[in-house]
Amino acid sequence: MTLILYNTLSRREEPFTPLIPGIVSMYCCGITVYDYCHLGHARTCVVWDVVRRYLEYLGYKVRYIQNFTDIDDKILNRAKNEHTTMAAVAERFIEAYFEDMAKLGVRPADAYPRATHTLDGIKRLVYELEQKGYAYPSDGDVYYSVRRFSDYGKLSGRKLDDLQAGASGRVETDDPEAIKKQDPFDFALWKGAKSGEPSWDSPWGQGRPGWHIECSAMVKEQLGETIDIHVGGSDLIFPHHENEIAQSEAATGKPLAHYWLHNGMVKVAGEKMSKSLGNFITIRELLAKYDPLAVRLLILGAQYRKPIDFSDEGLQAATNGWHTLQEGLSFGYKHLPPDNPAITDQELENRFQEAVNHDFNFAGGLAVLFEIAKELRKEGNNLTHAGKTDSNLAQLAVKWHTLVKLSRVLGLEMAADQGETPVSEGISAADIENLIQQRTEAKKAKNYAESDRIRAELKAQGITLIDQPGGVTKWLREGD
Ligand SMILES: Nc1ncnc2c1ncn2[C@@H]1O[C@H](COP(=O)(O)OP(=O)(O)OP(=O)(O)O)[C@@H](O)[C@H]1O
Ligand SMILES: [Zn+2]
Repeated sequence: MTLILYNTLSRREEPFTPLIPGIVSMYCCGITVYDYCHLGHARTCVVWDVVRRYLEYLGYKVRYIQNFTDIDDKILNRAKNEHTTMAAVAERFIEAYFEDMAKLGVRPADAYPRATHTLDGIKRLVYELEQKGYAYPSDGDVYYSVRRFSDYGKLSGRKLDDLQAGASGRVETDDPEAIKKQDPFDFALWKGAKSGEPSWDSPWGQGRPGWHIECSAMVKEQLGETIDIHVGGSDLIFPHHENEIAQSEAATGKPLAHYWLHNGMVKVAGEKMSKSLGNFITIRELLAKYDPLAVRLLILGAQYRKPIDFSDEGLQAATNGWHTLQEGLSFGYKHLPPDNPAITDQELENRFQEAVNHDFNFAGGLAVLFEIAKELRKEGNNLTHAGKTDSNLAQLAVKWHTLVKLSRVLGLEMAADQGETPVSEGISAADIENLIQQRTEAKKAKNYAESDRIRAELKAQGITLIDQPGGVTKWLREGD
């Protein structure tokens, strides 16, 4: 069975072949941290979390990187309004991100690079582009010259000349950057410092990086010049991903990514759910009303490239679906001896794979899970009310193990306490202290990717770290 993916770059379905057999490098454009995450962000994070889990289920070793954009006008504005710093706002919402995603069962990435931790790489890349003639300084800023890159538009299918016609070929006079650009479609790689705003030293003077360049620098630093899969929401195809390609490929002369995959938007009344538009529901608000796994099911029930229209009815239907799965998942905990052998049904797994292998058709995979869950629910009722089942218990045990295994692939694990099995104590205090020690050392070595990863790893296990003055880190276990 071959995994087939729809590649935005080629606009068609292609068999998936990684650069190095058995290994997949994957980069996801993450959150601009100036507010709580909403259901749209949840969709992006859950979809790519499940793609990563599925690739691992197929036997690939996946290195998965997701960034935090922690330098941005929107973060600065919030900091100004709250009389605090950009770093403090970013830190607060990064923390909130980890809390929300842990609740949704999103596994932590292997590293979370941030713009503020990648400045050397960003400056090197801007310098390289300038040396190669793709970038020019202008009054403290540095711009990318899109017309120098002949492949510009290859991802989005937009042609500069059509764009130009759309913009009447005129320079917009209300854009203060416009007069600094040689061409209206050039974009900023580096922006000169404005007074009162955070800035960094550079060959072009004090300033800060533009948005697109950070991802090009992070991909290169974390995964190399060419990666297997670059993902993000479809709203990023143009200009963000188009610009990433222009920057990276002009610098290296190599393809940035072989497969470009994009998830559809969560919409509200036909419009993108968006922080900027204010039409959003935060993950926190949602989880006050709905089970996190119902939210996951809502997301996985739709083809990942299609839009989802947000509605309470949709979430209610997903909640009902989750209850059905839950009943199937509880069968083994209620009715099977704890030591029953973990054998799965290859034929059912094959059907699951056949569905999902076609461009991550998770809804098709879920249909197999529901079929098993409904049978187990029926047989559970038979056992409770008549003391016997229609089919033999050993066969049901195999189906149950299959359901548990495939649910895990989709991140739809049921907490053990919902299945009436002993509740696990979780990670030990000694292991937590050990990880805190490793994190302190990583921070000392300025390896922030590693220290963020350890924080996320602990968060996923319900442990919150509290950094105190003097380099002391305390911890709290959820529910204590
Ligand atoms: N409504 C949505 N549906 C699906 N994915 C989304 C949605 N909004 C943002 N994303 C995705 O979430 C990730 C992080 O987005 P980012 O923080 O840049 O949000 P944003 O688009 O700036 O926020 P907003 O538009 O809400 O102000 C990106 O991959 C983006 O494509
Ligand atoms: Zn990006």
